Amino acid sequence: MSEKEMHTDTEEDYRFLHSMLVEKKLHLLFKVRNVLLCVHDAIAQRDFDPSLPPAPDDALEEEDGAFKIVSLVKTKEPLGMTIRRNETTGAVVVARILRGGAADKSDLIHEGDELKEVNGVLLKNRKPEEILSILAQSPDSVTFTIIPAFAEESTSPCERKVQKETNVYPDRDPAVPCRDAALSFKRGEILQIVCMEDVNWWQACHLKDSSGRGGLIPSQQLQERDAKNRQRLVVLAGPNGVGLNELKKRLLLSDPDRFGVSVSRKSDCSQFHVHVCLLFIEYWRYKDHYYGTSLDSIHEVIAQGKVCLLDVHPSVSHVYTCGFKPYVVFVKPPCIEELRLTRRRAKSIRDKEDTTPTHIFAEEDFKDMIHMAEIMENQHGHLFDKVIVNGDMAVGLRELKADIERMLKAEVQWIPVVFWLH
Ligand SMILES: Nc1ncnc2c1ncn2[C@@H]1O[C@H](COP(=O)(O)OP(=O)(O)OP(=O)(O)O)[C@@H](O)[C@H]1O
Repeated sequence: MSEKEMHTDTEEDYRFLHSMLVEKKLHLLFKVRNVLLCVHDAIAQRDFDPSLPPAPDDALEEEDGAFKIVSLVKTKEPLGMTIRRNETTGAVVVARILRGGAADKSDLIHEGDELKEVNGVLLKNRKPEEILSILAQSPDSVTFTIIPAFAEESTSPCERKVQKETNVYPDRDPAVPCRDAALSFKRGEILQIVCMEDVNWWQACHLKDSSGRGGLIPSQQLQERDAKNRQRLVVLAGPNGVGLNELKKRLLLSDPDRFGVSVSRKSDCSQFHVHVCLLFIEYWRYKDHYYGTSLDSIHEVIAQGKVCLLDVHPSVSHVYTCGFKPYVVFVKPPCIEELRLTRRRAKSIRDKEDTTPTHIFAEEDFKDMIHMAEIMENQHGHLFDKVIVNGDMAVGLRELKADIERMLKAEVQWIPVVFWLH
């Protein structure tokens, strides 16, 4: 490039720069930029974290020893801890921290910590419901005054993936420490166990749940203990006329040493109402009398080492409320064509007092039976451990027997998911 050319280029550059610098638009741009920078600085100096209340300085007396104040901002997320009250001292203590919950994520509250105050309210001797209402009333944040438990080395969470052969509903278990903290799951669903520190209640989360929040599930040990109760009461449920009695009778005859049935009792209305909920697993009224299956009669059968068979029409849920954990088999009618074929000679007993079978099934009865079965499945399907179709009686009975055998033999255990272990 020649010297002249260079000179010309420089002049052109100069003219270009000059015209740009005197251009009004550029000045405007600079002004806008300055405004933006000012706004940025103003925002940067402000604190957008949710403001937490100042720590109370008269919170605790010195005699309470070391304490700490923890404020957690309330979100839609559950707090994720359960509490219990020491019946001797009245102290309210953190019973467990649910993995992945707000308390766990904060890493400021730990199992065994004593909760002295919530939002300045002393908790000693308060009932859990009162504490829950204090927590619910606190607006944006909850401030705990805590006496920390003796700090233990935190162990890394034991993580296993497991699945279960039957549906499990810990929230219906009367022994669960906190119903809201329980985790229900269905047969075959894979769970990740995140904490096995408690002997009775482990913590697990659904594998597909990305929140990683743990819930309570019964431990292997608890399951085994429950199983002893559970295996001894088999409930056959189904719509009227489907064949529950027939199946029960045939099971009993097939192995009287193994199976037993509870005896129904009859009593008049006045006596019956007194203890109906406490003493009877189910009852029905006919004319002026009540009939029911007493809990005692079930215990008697179980005490003989037998499996107690019980049939219920059409509701099932009540059998869960009386301390038993029954194995529930839903007996379903086959399709209407098969009902017509198989029930040609069948008669049903409609009169509980007159047990002579008199009524031959009509078309309407079949339709009612199928309709009622659908309703039952919709309402109580989640409670059924097994569903069998009672079309051909021999086939239905065989299936039922095999299933009860399998259930009795089944070792109650969590099944580790193989791919996880490798
Ligand atoms: N699979 C079947 N094939 C043919 N007949 C059947 C079958 N299952 C049941 N039955 C007959 O149907 C009638 C009604 O059965 P069962 O009494 O056992 O019904 P249930 O479910 O106990 O209802 P309910 O309490 O109303 O009597 C009986 O005569 C029984 O023998």
